Amino acid sequence: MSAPSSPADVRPALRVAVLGCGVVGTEVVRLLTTQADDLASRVGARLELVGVAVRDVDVPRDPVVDRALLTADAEGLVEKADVVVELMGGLQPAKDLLLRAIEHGASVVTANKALLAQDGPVLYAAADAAGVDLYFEAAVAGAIPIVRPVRESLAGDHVRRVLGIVNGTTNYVLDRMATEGLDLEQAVKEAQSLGYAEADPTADVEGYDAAAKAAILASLAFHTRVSLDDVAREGITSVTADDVAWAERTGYVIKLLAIAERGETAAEDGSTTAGIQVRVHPALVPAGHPLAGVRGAFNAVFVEAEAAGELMFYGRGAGGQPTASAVLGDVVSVARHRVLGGRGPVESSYAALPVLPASAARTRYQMRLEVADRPGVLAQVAAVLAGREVSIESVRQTPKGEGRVVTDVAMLVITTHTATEHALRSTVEAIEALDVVRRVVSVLRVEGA
Ligand SMILES: NC(=O)c1ccc[n+]([C@@H]2O[C@H](COP(=O)([O-])OP(=O)(O)OC[C@H]3O[C@@H](n4cnc5c(N)ncnc54)[C@H](O)[C@@H]3O)[C@@H](O)[C@H]2O)c1
Ligand SMILES: N[C@@H](CCO)C(=O)O
Ligand code: NA
Repeated sequence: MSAPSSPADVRPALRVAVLGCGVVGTEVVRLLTTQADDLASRVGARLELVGVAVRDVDVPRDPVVDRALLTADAEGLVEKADVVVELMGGLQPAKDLLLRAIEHGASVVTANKALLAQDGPVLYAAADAAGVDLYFEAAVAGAIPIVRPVRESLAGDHVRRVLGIVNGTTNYVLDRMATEGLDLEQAVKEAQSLGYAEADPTADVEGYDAAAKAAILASLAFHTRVSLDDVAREGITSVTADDVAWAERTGYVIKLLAIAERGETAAEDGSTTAGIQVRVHPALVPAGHPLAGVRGAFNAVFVEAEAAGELMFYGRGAGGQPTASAVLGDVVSVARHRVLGGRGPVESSYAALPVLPASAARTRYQMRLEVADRPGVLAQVAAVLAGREVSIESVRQTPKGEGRVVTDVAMLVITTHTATEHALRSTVEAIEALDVVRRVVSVLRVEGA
């Protein structure tokens, strides 16, 4: 009789259940199957895939998925696993299945940011009560290690700001609009066919997906419960081909950014409240800024912390294989804990900072106005800005039909210094009311300068 060659051969195998066999689920099954020996050595026990929950067992699938493992009984499956990996997405039945898994003593791994941003505290509490792990690296920025760095590596520091591109679909769409002149709909279709988009891509284009990720990152960075409803959110549906072209002409690139930062609001009596601000919106980023160079479905996240200074995380933010990499990293971590004892981090929300209103955010702005092309117009517009203490950084004026027919209408592009959203809104209203202004074509924030 030969001696066992490694501890993985003598320890009982850990039973792994996968819920959902779509873009990510299929790639997770592939890695669990093809990397089985390496994973066993890294964990110290074999990972035995005991079932894959699907809606319909008869649908044709990638041959890497053993048909004998398919089941439509997700509830039954979670009861017989040590590790449950949820990749079906959506709020329900994902939430109840994860809670059931936890109740039965399983550690859980999920890529479901929508669920975490809505019901994270419920899942954390259940996992804590059961003494199991809740891991979710794939839920934010796909393959990029960002949850673990913020949750663990920076746990000794004081994070000031997290800023980045966290939605691959919208970055892909904006990139294709800028480089190929595609319209939004065409570019979204491409993102869907490449496996980047959510089951309903509205979640991507309307900014809900990025907002959920911003909420998760803000919760971890600021030790405060932040839910999707706390995030000021704007998607990319109002970004036009014209905006994209003007951005390029003025030295910028349009990106959908997620920003979570410390800030304060001042009350009328002069007292201030410290808190955090979390927002997702399209913004102009200077063409030379590292975020401007983030192409296709790639993501990038900057973290500014007091002692660490600036950190940058970059990589593939969407797609089956990259996301599966992050999922497997979590599976190995939670499986190791089951072999060696111990647990990963629990919820940290002790700071309980207030979430400040969006109107308190301070940024620079670029506004594009169609104005009458005659003397004195700029002076009138400038007076409105000055009256509201919004200071001008630069002005550019071009005939509207630049390169084509010259009309009596000019385009005025004004970039401001930092102003509050509140001051900006009142400025735009006053500018719109000027006789010489035909229309305010667009107002975009400028970030990263
Ligand atoms: N695709 C990506 O790039 C990516 C990246 C990071 C995170 N995620 C997240 O990963 C999860 C899965 O995403 P995806 O892109 O693989 O989606 P998908 O739509 O390709 O796959 C989900 C699968 O789950 C199945 N499913 C849904 N409800 C089910 C149920 N009740 N029982 C059994 N099966 C069910 C669906 O039929 C589908 O096959 C989502 O939470 C998503 O937000 C996806
Ligand atoms: N739909 C998401 C998947 C990654 O979470 C995106 O495009 O970024
Ligand atoms: Na990640």
